[in-house]
Amino acid sequence: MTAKIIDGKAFAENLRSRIAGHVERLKAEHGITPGLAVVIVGEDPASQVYVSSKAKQTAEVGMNSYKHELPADISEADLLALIHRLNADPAVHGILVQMPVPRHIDPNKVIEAIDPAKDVDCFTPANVGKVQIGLPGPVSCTPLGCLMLLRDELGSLEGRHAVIIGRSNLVGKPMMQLLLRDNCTVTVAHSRTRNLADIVRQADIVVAAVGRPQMVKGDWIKPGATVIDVGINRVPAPEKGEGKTRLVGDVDYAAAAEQAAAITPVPGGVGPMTIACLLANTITTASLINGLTPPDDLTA
Ligand SMILES: NC(=O)C1=CN([C@@H]2O[C@H](COP(=O)(O)OP(=O)(O)OC[C@H]3O[C@@H](n4cnc5c(N)ncnc54)[C@H](OP(=O)(O)O)[C@@H]3O)[C@@H](O)[C@H]2O)C=CC1
Ligand SMILES: Nc1nc(=O)c2c([nH]1)NC[C@@H]1CN(c3ccc(C(=O)N[C@@H](CCC(=O)O)C(=O)O)cc3)C=[N+]21
Repeated sequence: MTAKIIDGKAFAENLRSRIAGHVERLKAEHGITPGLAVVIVGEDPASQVYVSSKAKQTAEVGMNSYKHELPADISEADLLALIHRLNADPAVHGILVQMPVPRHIDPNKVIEAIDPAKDVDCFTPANVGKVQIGLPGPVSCTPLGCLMLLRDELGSLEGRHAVIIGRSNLVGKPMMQLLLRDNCTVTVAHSRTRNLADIVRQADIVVAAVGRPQMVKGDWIKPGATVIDVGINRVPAPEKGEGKTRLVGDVDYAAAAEQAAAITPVPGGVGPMTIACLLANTITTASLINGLTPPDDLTA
């Protein structure tokens, strides 16, 4: 079997055009222009690229984009003070602080400072809890993007065995909650899991979120499974020239595509969905802040 390639880039474009429609409606019917503030501390080049593409896409869907670039040596107190100003600013409906932050800043303090009503990453305890019990609010961007791709590919997820590899607060754990809500039987594997290959072989759905290049082998994939590769790993690519690199996922894509029914590529799979879901969450928070029901096509 050669797998269908799940085109996350195209799906994200379509999602953004629906988001643009919701922005139009919020402006026309309610006089609200959703605004997203992105805060970046320091000059990590990968983060810079990522933050610029967020800002560009935010503007393209008609939202206001506020970018705060702070020096790497900014004090924790000054960063928290900026977050408090953004919490109080009525033009800002979403606040994202690009992670990781420099070592002298405690990420937990940063997360706790963000008003949950504006927490478009879904990092705050209040929003993590809402996802768990199924209340409306923002949903972790990467897991939401994966869920949208899976529903589009498979229709109902009910009764399917999903194996998630990775248990981070950012990806693995919220993915577990969302798949459970969609009535999957969920297994969460991690670095202490024994017989990982045998567990993955039982999966109808594999979500790989580890951060280890091409760790998931082709012969771990049950024929006909759906594979979602969250990993983004930059590896040397001498074939492109000296010192060049390329992006690969956590799955050995070529071999897995021989087994799977459908698979996401890297790049062009989950990554673009993450950014589109950030914009979707900004519509959700802008709606809830203004006492409106968020559109149900943008959430879990
Ligand atoms: N596409 C996108 O939009 C995004 C992509 N990413 C990418 O996804 C990947 C995962 O990110 P993130 O969740 O933040 O990573 P973390 O490093 O926070 O978590 C990695 C998880 O993988 C587990 N793990 C590590 N080694 C193994 C192993 N040998 N076998 C099984 N499990 C293992 C860890 O287990 P343990 O808990 O036991 O340590 C941990 O739970 C990265 O490549 C990251 O770049 C992340 C966010 C967004
Ligand atoms: N507060 C916070 N929220 C995040 O959501 C967050 C974060 N911090 N820190 C970093 C990680 C990583 N992440 C990515 C999102 C999109 C792509 C993406 O669009 N990738 C493209 C390729 C981009 C390229 O070519 O480099 C793709 O997969 O096609 C990548 C990585 C969000 N993160």
